[in-house]
Amino acid sequence: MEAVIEVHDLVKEYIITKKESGLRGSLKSLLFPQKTIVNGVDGISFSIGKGEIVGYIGPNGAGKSTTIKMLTGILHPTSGSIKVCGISPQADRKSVVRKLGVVFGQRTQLYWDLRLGESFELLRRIYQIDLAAYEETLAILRDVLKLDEFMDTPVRQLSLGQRMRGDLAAAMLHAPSVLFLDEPTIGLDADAKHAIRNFIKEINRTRGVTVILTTHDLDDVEQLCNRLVVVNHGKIVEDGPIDTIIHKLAPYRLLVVELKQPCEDLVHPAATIIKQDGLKIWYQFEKKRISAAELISDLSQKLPIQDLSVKEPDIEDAIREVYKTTSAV
Ligand SMILES: Nc1ncnc2c1ncn2[C@@H]1O[C@H](COP(=O)(O)OP(=O)(O)OP(=O)(O)O)[C@@H](O)[C@H]1O
Repeated sequence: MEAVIEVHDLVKEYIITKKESGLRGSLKSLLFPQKTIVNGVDGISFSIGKGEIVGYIGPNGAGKSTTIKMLTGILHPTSGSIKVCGISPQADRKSVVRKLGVVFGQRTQLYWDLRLGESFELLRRIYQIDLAAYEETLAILRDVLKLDEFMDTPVRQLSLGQRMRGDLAAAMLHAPSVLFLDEPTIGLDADAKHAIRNFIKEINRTRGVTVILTTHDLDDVEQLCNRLVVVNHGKIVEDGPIDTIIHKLAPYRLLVVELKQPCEDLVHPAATIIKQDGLKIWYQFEKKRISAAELISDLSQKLPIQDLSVKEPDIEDAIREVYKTTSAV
């Protein structure tokens, strides 16, 4: 498979000055600064092929943003090498930026005071995108992301889901071959998440866009990624097919059931009751053994159920739990 991203032994050290508290401490820090080194990324190597959708995941402070910033040329590595579409982002950031689309879930590259369509037009001019190519791409994006109903709405008036659809379109206007997505579904409702995930699958299938995604949402990972790269303390701790890694990190789900009245026989052969509080029961089950739908159907045949909910494990907690022993450097 043709490699689109190649990273070899990448290291990023941050040098931070220790600050002491109080006036005396501040003065001491000023006169005799004590520097310490934090390894944001600590010797990472991977290769990503054309058309892969890779989840780049890890707990807070694992080194995800630092890696993405180096891949996009925002940060310079302390050592190691990076090639994006055969180009070094540090040596030729301009060329790399043309190959990349970047979306940060918490930020926007749209212009608050402009209508969405005007924002796109401005980006076209900034990135000097050929008009015919821009119009062709925009027509596809309008259709797939269903942008028409709010193309004339000022960006500041868009809902979070609409804005995210706008941001994804903005990142794709120059037809990049690689898309970096940082928490693309954060804070969105189920419909908006569905629309965004469909879009990612669609551009990957039809345009062969390579996608690198950071997320804490297990559903994003399960529905989108073929491969997971898991980082912790600046190092890669897993790199492989999604099924294997998810099963290792997060094998269990929880079904929380609330009964209308007390019942004798609560047991199910494929689930374990891990907690009970009055009429509320917590069933832990392995997704590989039984699906949530099957478990719900079985239980509702014998129990008077008032309410229920399925709880997905938080992927970052799962990583932290599994790699508790990996020491920070
Ligand atoms: N500008 C900086 N100066 C000093 N240390 C930094 C800086 N940026 C990041 N770090 C440190 O580098 C490590 C990796 O941080 P990074 O932001 O890459 O993690 P992350 O996996 O993206 O975390 P999050 O999920 O919270 O965004 C952390 O220990 C962090 O404190």
